[in-house]
Amino acid sequence: MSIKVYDTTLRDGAQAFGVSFSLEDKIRIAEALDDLGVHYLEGGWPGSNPKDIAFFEAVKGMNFKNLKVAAFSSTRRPDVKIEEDANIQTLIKAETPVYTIFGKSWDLHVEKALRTTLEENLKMIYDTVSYLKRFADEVIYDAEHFFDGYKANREYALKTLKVAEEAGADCLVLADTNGGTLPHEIEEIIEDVKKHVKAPLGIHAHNDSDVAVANTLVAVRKGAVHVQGTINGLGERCGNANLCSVIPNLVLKMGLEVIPKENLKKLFDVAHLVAELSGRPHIENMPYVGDYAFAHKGGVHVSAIKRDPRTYEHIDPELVGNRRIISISELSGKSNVLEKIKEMGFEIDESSPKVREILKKIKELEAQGYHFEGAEASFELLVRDMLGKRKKYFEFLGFTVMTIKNRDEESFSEATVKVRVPDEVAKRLGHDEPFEHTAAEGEGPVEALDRAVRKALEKFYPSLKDTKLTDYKVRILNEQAGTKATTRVLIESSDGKRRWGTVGVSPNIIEASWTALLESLEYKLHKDEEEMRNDEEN
Ligand SMILES: CC(=O)SCCNC(=O)CCNC(=O)[C@H](O)C(C)(C)COP(=O)(O)OP(=O)(O)OC[C@H]1O[C@@H](n2cnc3c(N)ncnc32)[C@H](O)[C@@H]1OP(=O)(O)O
Ligand SMILES: CC(=O)C(=O)O
Repeated sequence: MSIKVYDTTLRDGAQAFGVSFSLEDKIRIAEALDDLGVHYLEGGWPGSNPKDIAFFEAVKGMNFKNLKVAAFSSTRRPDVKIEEDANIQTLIKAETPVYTIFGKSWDLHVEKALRTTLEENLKMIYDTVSYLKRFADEVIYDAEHFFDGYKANREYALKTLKVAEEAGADCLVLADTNGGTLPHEIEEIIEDVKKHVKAPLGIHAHNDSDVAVANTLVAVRKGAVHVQGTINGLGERCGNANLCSVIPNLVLKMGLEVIPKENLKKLFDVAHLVAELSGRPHIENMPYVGDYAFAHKGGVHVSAIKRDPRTYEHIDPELVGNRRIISISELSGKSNVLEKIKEMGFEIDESSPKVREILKKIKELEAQGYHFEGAEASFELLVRDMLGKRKKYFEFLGFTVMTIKNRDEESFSEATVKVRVPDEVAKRLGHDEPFEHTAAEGEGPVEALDRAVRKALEKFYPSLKDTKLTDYKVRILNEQAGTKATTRVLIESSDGKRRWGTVGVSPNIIEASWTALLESLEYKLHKDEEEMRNDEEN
């Protein structure tokens, strides 16, 4: 059985709180969805705003490989001739091959929201679908609140579908608009609907009861051949059915013909693109496409995964373009350590006592407040240390830092730093002394220290100029100790090519930050040398 995917990220997804796609964003998302193999793209509601009109203008000249563009609207207004309905006339100007119309199924909505009669609503549905059939290849009818309408007045809800079918709708999409329906109700209601209409059925589920994906899948099991949803489940209130789950479930679990199986590999990137453009952080534990959807932390899990990934993975992450992550923490076993050492490119015998020693050290440090997830660079330095592979690029001799505040002026900080590098490094660069003693200012003490230490070390290691501190997080670990509490500082750095995290722990926030800063720079120097060696070898 073949299932058509109808994406409404650009219309219903844009109804998510805080989301506003630009025209350029919409076009980029359309291209990505076309590449993914989605069949329909609902680009917006032309009667709503000029940006949506501009989108339909912009895509007129575009040749999509897979998707058909759909423009969305309501049925005509009550007691208005269709030729005089502004919304419908604007819709026609979009000149899309598909029009999607939502109409009322629930008597409550007809009477309270539309403030018209049940009879007039049926005429609105009939007039709109039959009229639009003259202008488009396909007219899709979205039966808004169908399940609530069915529960309130079954006869009437079914009648609205029959009218849309008689008017020529190519697909009748049953919408769980308020997202309050449960999977068993969807099944029972669709079973009944099939006895009354012959047109292909679709499903449009909202996630207010956290079952939008489940509702979509049961609808397909009951015969729906058209599934609507959004990337990352974006949408008003709690969102829509998440196509990043719906699609792989249909393809990989239910074995249905949906999009080509090899295209699933693009799903991870599409999900990240939409997250980026929507300005909403990508949810890390989102099924299939979350960064941590295949992240293994518990030692028992990692041990088993190494023996056979099927033990703790429901699918091969690469099928959806994702990847496996093994983390390091106090919950690790030797398998996590071995796996990470391998990832770092070090050779180690599986039975080496070093593995247990490293594991013990991690557990001790995490008990003191260290946290190596997110600080993989600090973990690598620890491993290097214990394997005798940590190079001493510099030696820290001392620092001072003070914060100055005069009257009403903004405060600022000053730091001085003393470092020493190996003699041969200084000589190679033509410096008489292997020492450097520098000072710098910053808005706060950590910025002043960061600037001062960089200034000191850049003299000997110019590549450090590329390194930037991109994130700085502080966590107080034992608040009850008041101002003596232990502080954990996590720093994220980047050199434009890579990102890495380091951690420092101390009752003194400056010292914790200092440790994390120094490790960040040291890690960068290790990576630069490794890269140079690889380049020479290749
Ligand atoms: C379930 C869904 O997701 S439906 C899509 C919801 N999305 C949106 O609303 C986003 C885009 N909306 C908009 O830009 C605006 O609401 C517009 C342009 C559509 C309408 O704006 P306005 O004319 O100012 O009306 P307003 O938004 O206050 O009220 C909605 C109107 O639509 C009417 N309406 C609602 N559903 C339907 C329908 N299926 N058929 C016809 N009219 C409808 C309401 O009766 C109301 O009209 P009235 O005030 O004349 O009675
Ligand atoms: C059509 C639509 O968006 C809904 O009923 O939720």
